Amino acid sequence: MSARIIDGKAIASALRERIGEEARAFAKAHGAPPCLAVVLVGDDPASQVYVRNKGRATRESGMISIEKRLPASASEAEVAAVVRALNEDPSIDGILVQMPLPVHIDAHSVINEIDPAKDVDGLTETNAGRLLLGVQGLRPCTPEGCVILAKSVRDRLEGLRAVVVGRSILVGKPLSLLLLAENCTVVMAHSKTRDLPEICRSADILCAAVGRPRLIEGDWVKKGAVVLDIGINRVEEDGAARLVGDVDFEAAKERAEAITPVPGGVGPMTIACLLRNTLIAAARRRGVRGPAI
Ligand SMILES: Nc1nc2c(c(=O)[nH]1)N[C@@H](CN(C=O)c1ccc(C(=O)N[C@@H](CCC(=O)O)C(=O)O)cc1)CN2
Repeated sequence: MSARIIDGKAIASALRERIGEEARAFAKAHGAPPCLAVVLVGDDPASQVYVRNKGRATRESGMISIEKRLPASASEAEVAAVVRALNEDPSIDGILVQMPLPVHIDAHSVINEIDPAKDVDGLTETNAGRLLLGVQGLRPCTPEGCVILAKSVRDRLEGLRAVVVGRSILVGKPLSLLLLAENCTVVMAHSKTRDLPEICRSADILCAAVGRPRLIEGDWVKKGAVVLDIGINRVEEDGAARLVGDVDFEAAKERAEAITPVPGGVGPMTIACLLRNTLIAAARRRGVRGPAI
C-alpha cells in the first residue's frame, strides 16, 4: 500500500495560526509584539526568497519583522557589527543570520556573535551546548519541525530506531540530539558511513539531510518506516527545473508507512518553528513562560 503523505504545509499552517494567537495575546500583555531581525548578506537568490518568506510569515503572525541587508562584499567585521547592534537593541527579541554566508566570512564566528537569548536559529555555541546537555535553550528550527512531523505519525517516539543521514550543524547533528531526547535509539550516518543502505533499512524513522538528490533508494526503506526528507535539491529534468528531496519519493512511498514530500514536507516547518522560537525568546526575555505550543 502507498504511504500516507505527511502534509508539512498544513501542519505548519496550523502551528502558525496558533502562534499568531499567542503573539497577539503577547502584544496585549507586554505593549508590543515580538520582533524578529533577519540579517541577509549578499544576493543568493534562494536566500532572498527565504528571507522574504520569513518576513511575510512574521508579519502574518502579528509580529514585527526587521531586515538588515548587506552586500556580498561586506567584511566579517561589518556583519558582526550589525549583529552586535541588534543584540544591544532592546526592542529586538530574535536575530538570525541567513545561511549560506559568502565564502570569505566565517559563519561560525558570525553566528556566535548573536546573543544566545535572541538566537532563534539555536545555532550559537551556547544553545548547541544546551541542546547537548538537555537543558533549556532555543532549538534549531528544521530539526524541531522534523520532530513535530514524526510525532504527527507516531505519538511516542520512545524506543524507535532513528537513522539520521547527514551531520550538518543546521540539521543532522541537532536532529540526532532532539531524537535522542525523545528516547529514540539514534544512528548518525553520513557520506563516509559503510553499508549505508543496510543501516537505512534498520530505521523506524529515516531522516535524510545530505543534499544529494534521491540518494536514498526505495529499497533502503524498511516496510512501515516513517521517512522525513529534509533535502531540497534543485534539478533539471526533461528540460524543466524542479525540486527533489534526498529520497527517491516515488519508490520510497511504496514501502514507508508515512513520508514527507519535497516540496511541502519539512521545509514549511522551518519557518513555523522560527516564529515559535521568536515567541519563546520574547517571553523568556521578559521573564515569563514561553507559549505552550
Ligand atoms: N539561518 C538559517 N539559514 C538557513 C536555514 C535556517 O534554518 N536558518 N535553512 C535553509 C533555508 N530555509 C530557511 O532559512 C528554508 C528552506 C526551505 C523552506 C521551504 O519552505 N521550502 C519549501 C520549498 C521552497 C522552494 O520552492 O524553494 C518546501 O520544502 O516546501 C523554508 C526555509 C538554509 N538556510
